[in-house]
This record gives sequence, C-alpha cells and structure tokens, in this order.
Amino acid sequence: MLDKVEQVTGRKPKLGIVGAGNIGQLLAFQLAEKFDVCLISHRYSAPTEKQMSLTSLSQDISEQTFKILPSNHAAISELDIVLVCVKAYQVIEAIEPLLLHLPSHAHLILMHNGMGPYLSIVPRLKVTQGLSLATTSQGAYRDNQWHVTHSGNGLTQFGHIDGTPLSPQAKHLMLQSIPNSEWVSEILPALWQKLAINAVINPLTALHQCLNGDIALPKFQPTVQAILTELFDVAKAEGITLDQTETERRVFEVIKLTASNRSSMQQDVNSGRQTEIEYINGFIEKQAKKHSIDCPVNHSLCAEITALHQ
Ligand SMILES: NC(=O)C1=CN([C@@H]2O[C@H](COP(=O)(O)OP(=O)(O)OC[C@H]3O[C@@H](n4cnc5c(N)ncnc54)[C@H](OP(=O)(O)O)[C@@H]3O)[C@@H](O)[C@H]2O)C=CC1
Ligand SMILES: CC(C)(CO)C(=O)C(=O)O
Repeated sequence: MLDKVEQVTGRKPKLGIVGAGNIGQLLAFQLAEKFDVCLISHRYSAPTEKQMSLTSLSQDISEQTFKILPSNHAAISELDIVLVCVKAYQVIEAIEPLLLHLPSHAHLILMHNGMGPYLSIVPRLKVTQGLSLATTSQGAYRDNQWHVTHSGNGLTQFGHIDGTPLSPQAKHLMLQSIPNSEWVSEILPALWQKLAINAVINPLTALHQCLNGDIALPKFQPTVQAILTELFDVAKAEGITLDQTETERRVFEVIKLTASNRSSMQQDVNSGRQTEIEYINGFIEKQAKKHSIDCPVNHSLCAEITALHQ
C-alpha cells in the first residue's frame, strides 16, 4: 500500500511519532529526511510547531521545526506509519486515542524496553493494518524539553509481528534513516535478548545504586545466573528459541559497553518516576505463571523495585 502511495503521488510517507521524549525526538531528526514526520503528544489540545535541536554524536548541533499533533487530531487519519516511542507502561494509553482515527492501511511500530503491550494491541487492529516491534540500543537524553543529545549509536532492530507487513519501500527508507539498524525475520528472539539485558542490569543497578559496569563483579554473579536461567526456561516454554550462550555473552558485552552508565531504572527510581519493571522482570514472572514455572528471583526483584516506587 505504501509503495503505491509513493509511486502514485511521489510524496514522502507520513509518519507520526507518538511520544516527544528522548527517543521520539532523536528519531524525528533521523527520519525527517525520508518521511513527512510529525510528533503526537498528549500535552497539547491543538496542533502546534516546536523548534527542536539535536546534538549529534560528533557534537554538531542541528535545528528543525516539527509539527506536534494532539492525540485525537483529524490529521491522524492521514498517517501511513505510527512509531510509538513511549515507556512500556504508557503504550496502551498513548495508542488508545489514535486507534479510532488511523486509516485502514496504517502500520504501527512499537519501540520500547520490556515486553508485553503488543499482546493487547494485536486484537484491536483492523484486518488491513499491521504491527511491527522494535528495540533500540541508541542512547538519547534531554537537558531541556526540546534539545536532545544523541549519546550512543547502538543497534536498532525491527521485525513484523501481526497483520499486513510494512512495505519493502517503507522498510528501506526506515533503515536508510536510522544508523546501525536492521529488519529481522523474527523479532521476538531479538526482544527476548534485549529483555535479558534489561532484566539483569536494570533492577540490580537500581537496588544497589551502582553503575552498569559493577554488575560484572563476582558478588552479583549468582543473581545474574539465576535471572537468566529463569528467563531461558520461560522463553523455552513460550516457544522462543534463544541461543543461551550468545544471550549471556551479549548481556556481559552490554555491561562492559555501558560500564559507566546509570541504567534508566536507577534514574527512574532516583527521580521518583514509575519504572518499567512490570514489563521487564514482571513480564518474565507473568509468562512463567502461565506455564506454572517458578521464578523466585525475577519475582523478588520485581517486588523490591515496585516497593521502592510505592
Ligand atoms: N533514552 C534512551 O537512551 C533509551 C530509551 N529506551 C526505551 O525507549 C522508550 C522511551 O524512552 P525515552 O524516550 O527515554 O522516554 P521519555 O520519558 O523521554 O519519553 C516518553 C515520552 O512519551 C510521552 N508520553 C507519555 N504518555 C503519552 C501519551 N499518552 N501520549 C503521547 N505521548 C505520551 C512523554 O510525555 P510526558 O513526559 O510529557 O508525559 C514523553 O515525552 C522506553 O521504553 C525506554 O526504556 C531504549 C533505549 C535507550
Ligand atoms: C542497556 C541499558 C541497561 C543501558 O543503561 C538500558 O537499556 C537501560 O538503562 O534501560
């Protein structure tokens, strides 16, 4: 469908980014050359425009003005692609007001840490719409609302999950726009691998108030192994084929590559914000229950982080 749109009209595909936060603003800059990009925010009741700036990895600063639409605006019905860049616990509420207005050819892409929200979106899609999932290890932060700094160039992976697949043309434009990105034939194993990384690093760094690199210390190894063993058992029961050696290697690689970072969960805990624990260790626990598998370590990490927030 998108192929036809472009061939017939010669126009750029219209892409709405839900969530004008760190990742949403970074991707707006990356995608703006190939797509007609707008941001969708729940903070506005009328369309507006904002001048935003980006400090790139090479420290260059660029500026661009982006349209921001309220979540229920009529122009949503013209979007070809909707890229959702909110926290896992915000996904459902963020998509809800759009679902009624999206055109029948619209393709949704969810990009967040943790897993789970897609399961309740799949049944709500119109038959001709499509859903892809994505995970990014790019880094981005803001020191003010409309200035984003690109802090890391990690891998971004996309993959189809349900409904009509994204057209080859749109995929191509997406991969051309986002550095170090790929479209994988099976996205769920890639998401479970990222889940393993976050399930190990995020709660331990938040509870022990340490840097990501400290998780390689010997004192953490029994817990790291227990988190991973439980995750591998649950993934297997879910029919997900994970290369366990490679997943463990990747967890320790990320610990090393991000050694001096404070994880997003530690930052959330320290700022009194809600964390994504329910969609990380909590997701493992929830899936384990479905298969009557015990996962005491993921359960207690989830309970401890939740108690900190409460
Ligand atoms: N930042 C990073 O470097 C990385 C982040 N990630 C993951 O990416 C995801 C997004 O993270 P990040 O960009 O940092 O988070 P942010 O909190 O910076 O961005 C989320 C944005 O979504 C907005 N939002 C919340 N609810 C709604 C809604 N109902 N409708 C529209 N917009 C809404 C928020 O607005 P408001 O705050 O005004 O409510 C905020 O601007 C998370 O899952 C994170 O774990 C993954 C890798 C790296
Ligand atoms: C990869 C990692 C652990 C980097 O800090 C992350 O995704 C996070 O902090 O949420």
